[in-house]
This record gives sequence, C-alpha cells and structure tokens, in this order.
Amino acid sequence: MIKIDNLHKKYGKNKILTGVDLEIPEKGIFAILGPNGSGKTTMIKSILGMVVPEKGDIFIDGQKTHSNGLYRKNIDYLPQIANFPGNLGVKELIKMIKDLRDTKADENALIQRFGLTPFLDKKLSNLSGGTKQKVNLVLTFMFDSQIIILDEPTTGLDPVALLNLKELIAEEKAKGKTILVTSHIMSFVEGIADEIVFLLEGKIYFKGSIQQLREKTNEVDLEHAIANILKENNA
Ligand SMILES: Nc1ncnc2c1ncn2[C@@H]1O[C@H](COP(=O)(O)OP(=O)(O)OP(=O)(O)O)[C@@H](O)[C@H]1O
Repeated sequence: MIKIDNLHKKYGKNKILTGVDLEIPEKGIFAILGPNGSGKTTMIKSILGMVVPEKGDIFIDGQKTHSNGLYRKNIDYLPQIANFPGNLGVKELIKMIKDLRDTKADENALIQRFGLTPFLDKKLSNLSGGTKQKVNLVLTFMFDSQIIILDEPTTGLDPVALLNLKELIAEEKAKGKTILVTSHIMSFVEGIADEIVFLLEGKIYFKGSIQQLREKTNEVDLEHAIANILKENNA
C-alpha cells in the first residue's frame, strides 16, 4: 500500500504540490491525471525518492520511504523520458539494466510480445520513437515487482502495441499488483483504470472510479468529465 501524507514540493518559488494526501490500496490500476504541469511526475518521483519534498511523508507498506532506499527494489518504473546512450544496442541495454538491478528478470516473452526480436542488435539511436518506447516497456516489465509506475507509457505506440500494453497491464493487475499510470489519452485510461486520481492546483481534487467522476461532473465519458473539471477551474 502507498500512503502519502501532506506532501509539499516547490521548485524555487514555483509551488507544485501543496498538501497531497493519498492512499493507494494493495491491488489495482490507478490513473494519475491532471493538466500539464500539475505535478503528476513530481508526485511519482517523490514516491520513488527521486525528488525530495519539503514537507510530508510517504509510506510504502507502512515503511517511511526516506528512512531506507531499499523499497525502490520493489518498484518497476517507466520514466516519461528515458535517455539512454544512443550507441548502446538493445540487447546490451537490456543486459546492462538487468546487471544493475540484480533482480530476477524475464525479458524474452516481452521481446516477443512487442515484436522486438529484429531490433535486438540495433543501436538505440537507429530506432523509431515507438520502438524505443517498446524497449523501455521491456525494461520496466521484465522485473516482477509488486508496484509498477508508468509515466506516459503510451507515447509513440501504434494501435497494436497499445493493445498489447493494455493486456499486459491487465495481466499484471490480475497477479495482484499495484499499478500507477499517468496518461493524457483518455480512451486508454478509460480502458484500464480502476480509479482516477486527479491532481489540481497542488492537491488531489478527486479520487474515485470513472463512474463516480462521470456522476460528479454530469458527463457521459471520461474525456468530457476531465474537460468539465478543467473548464470549471480555469485550468
Ligand atoms: N527539476 C525541476 N526544476 C524546476 N521546475 C521543475 C522541475 N521539474 C518539474 N518542474 C516544474 O514543475 C511543474 C510540474 O511538473 P511535472 O512534470 O510534475 O508536471 P506533470 O503534471 O507531470 O506535467 P505533464 O502533464 O506536462 O507531464 C512544471 O511547471 C515543471 O516545469
């Protein structure tokens, strides 16, 4: 379980998170939504210990995150922008990440799933954006951690890869995992999310099911429900 208590983070004078309280239970898919710049990545990076908040606490399974970095081993993370050296080959990169993480990994089924076999000996700099993202997905999902955090996983994916990703996320959930995902693609979110967590003006504006959000906003679908919140709040 992930618990965030009164999280505050600013960059210089720019206040981004101004008292985030959030509880993410054991199992399920939670979509972190909010307008550009609302602090979704900042919140995710705080959970991962990559951003140091001024105030507030984060607990994972009851343990405070800044008391011990070991909890990170149990989180698989797909960053919004993954920058690996372009002269690395795909196979080399996978091996390098496996060696660094030093945890059991199973990449072969994922390589098949995303059709990456023909690219294994290619350099990253020679891959298309979507193919690079498929490689990043392999790097994320090849470990078998209880918590998976995906920051904009759909970037550059074609419809087949997108369907594959949706199925993969559903399979991981079926194993009892907790998945946090950010996305601006509402059809993707609607297809996978159990709950929406909506960040606005530094706080959690809404947490609940898509159905509850539709009822709250009186809208027929998620896209209109989100647009409604943004217009009402001039966001
Ligand atoms: N390292 C940093 N230094 C200074 N400002 C930063 C830094 N990282 C993020 N910011 C600023 O903090 C704000 C929140 O950024 P963040 O990336 O968390 O938002 P987001 O909700 O994930 O946005 P998006 O939907 O565009 O991905 C933005 O105004 C951003 O410019």
